[in-house]
Amino acid sequence: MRKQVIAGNWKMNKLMGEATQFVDDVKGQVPSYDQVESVVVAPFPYLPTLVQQAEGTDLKIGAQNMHFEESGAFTGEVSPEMLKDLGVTYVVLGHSERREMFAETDETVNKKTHAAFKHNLVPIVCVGETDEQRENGEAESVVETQVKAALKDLTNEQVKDVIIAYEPIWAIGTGKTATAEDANAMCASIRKVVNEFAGSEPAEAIRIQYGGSVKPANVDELMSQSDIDGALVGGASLQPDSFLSLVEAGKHE
Ligand SMILES: O=C(CO)COP(=O)(O)O
Repeated sequence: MRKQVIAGNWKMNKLMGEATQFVDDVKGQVPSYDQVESVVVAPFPYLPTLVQQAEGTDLKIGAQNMHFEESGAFTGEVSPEMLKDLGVTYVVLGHSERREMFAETDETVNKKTHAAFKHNLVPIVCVGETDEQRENGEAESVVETQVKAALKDLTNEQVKDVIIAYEPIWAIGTGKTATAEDANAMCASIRKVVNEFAGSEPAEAIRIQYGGSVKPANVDELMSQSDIDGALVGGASLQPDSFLSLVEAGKHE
């Protein structure tokens, strides 16, 4: 049985005091890590402090992006080694906002996924189609291309440890959630792609999250679907109470 991963992607929100207050409020209350992986994905400047605050608790800390090189002349970038050195556990890669606004490509996402494994970071790789692509009946093929590109040249053992976040772009921050059935169908289709690509063992093991307007009111139904193994949540992860009810829902199977 796959353990669910509930990750709150704060995006570019909160000041330092609000971030530390949040972690203080939730760190003792999240379910045990054996039941569900609870992750706060915070802006870079807060990572060292939040990692220290969460140390020894069931709450893990993730980053929202990184570069694929280890060091060098890449002004403004943060390396995988730096994240690992801070004690960061997860890293979100290829979020649609980075693909749209910051020139992230399938190729850089693949390089970053390899770099994550090299430094023992758990990659959360985001994929998802636009409204227009869905209307044109291209959603599955677009997502298939993104998944195959992201996983290119990974070993089957590594594929098992990837987390894929299926986030239809039209559902992000819009209040429009995919129906639980549609979200599950795409997650099942992603699992099929992984099966063809890497075989049945990795396909059974890989965790596939849904993201896009997940909130306490819809999380139970989404998390009870057979092929959805967690959630990547933006807006509804910003308040402690809401975050805690989301991670509680991850305990369901
Ligand atoms: O992009 C998302 C998480 O990465 C989803 O954001 P919302 O939950 O705010 O729709």
